[in-house]
Amino acid sequence: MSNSGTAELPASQQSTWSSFVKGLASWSGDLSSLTAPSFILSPTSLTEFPAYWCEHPDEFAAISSGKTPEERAKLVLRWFILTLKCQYATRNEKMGSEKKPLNPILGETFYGSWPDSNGRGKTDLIVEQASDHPPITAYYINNEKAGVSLEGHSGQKTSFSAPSIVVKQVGHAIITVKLEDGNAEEYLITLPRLKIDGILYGKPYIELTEVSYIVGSNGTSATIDYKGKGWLSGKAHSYKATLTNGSSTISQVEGQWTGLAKDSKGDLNFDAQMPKEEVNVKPIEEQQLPESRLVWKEVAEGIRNGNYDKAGKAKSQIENDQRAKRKDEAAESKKHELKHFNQIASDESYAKLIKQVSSTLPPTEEGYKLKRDN
Ligand SMILES: CC(C)CCC[C@@H](C)[C@H]1CC[C@H]2[C@@H]3CC=C4C[C@@H](O)CC[C@]4(C)[C@H]3CC[C@]12C
Repeated sequence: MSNSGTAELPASQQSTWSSFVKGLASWSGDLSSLTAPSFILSPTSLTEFPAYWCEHPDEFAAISSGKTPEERAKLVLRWFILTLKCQYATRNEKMGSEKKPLNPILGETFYGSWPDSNGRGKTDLIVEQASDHPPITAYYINNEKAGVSLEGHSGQKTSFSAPSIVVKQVGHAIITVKLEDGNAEEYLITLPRLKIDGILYGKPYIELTEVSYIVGSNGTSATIDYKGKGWLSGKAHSYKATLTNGSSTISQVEGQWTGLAKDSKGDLNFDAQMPKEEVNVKPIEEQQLPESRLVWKEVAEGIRNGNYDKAGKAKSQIENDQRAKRKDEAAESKKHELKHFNQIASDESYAKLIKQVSSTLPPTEEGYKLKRDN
């Protein structure tokens, strides 16, 4: 590739980026093991990413206010679509492009919360890196007062298919909604496939492709069809979502997950540009290892200040420590114990719910099954 493709980058970065892109074409396997140019590194670890599920805590809490299964399914769909911009467009807004996050160490934790305002209840977030090879991040978000919680885990399988990086998400999330009558509803959320576009230009950004599902134990299911530069509009980040209750269509929402959503029946109209609330995290001074921001403090400082030498040294130190730990554990035939989650043999909620959509789709490939410690 010639440097002309990288015109959006400063001259000093163009040739570095070009050789990185050339390398991508011949690389196969885990993206985390790929050495990326320092200017594309993010100071944030992947253990912080589950917070994106709840940057609209009002919407999350509101799910339990729905009076009927259909109303609640609509609220879940609305909340889910609003999470997409947070999950997949935040880094571009903050840092100008998608960046390569820090690869969490085994057992790394991230804790956060959103305050109780307007009586919605406090929302708590617990994240733990459940595996490092392959990288799997487990999370639990709970609003006790509203009776709404989300539990899930997330991993990625990546490949390069010129000119994009293709990211298949492994894992799923399940929302549990406590109902007034004492029963509970569950909604299985499958994760969309990602394409990282803009690589050639040095301005990576995420586009979503194919479909994802939200399957309710109450018989509702939503199919979200991601079209990239979509149908009529030709606008990026387009999708169309169809919600049914098994026999008939309840809602059909169309729009851009970064902007307006329009429902043909008129009751699911909203704007993903609405203000969001970032997670509250206690100051680093009060954190203890292996809390994420403390683990990565030096590395993040190096990246933020452009001191890549400092960042690189600090990162190597962490990686060496990790290797030594794993070696010691192996020597003592001990396995690393997770703090908040357990590996389980079968995930019954997942197995039951995925069947409702699996006649058209093979169950999501699951390498890992986790359950929160009670
Ligand atoms: C930018 C280029 C050069 C490097 C690519 C880095 C890769 C590893 C990054 C870029 C975008 C990232 C994804 C961005 C958003 C999410 C949503 C979150 O809920 C789970 C992690 C996940 C799915 C990230 C996984 C890692 C990811 C795929």
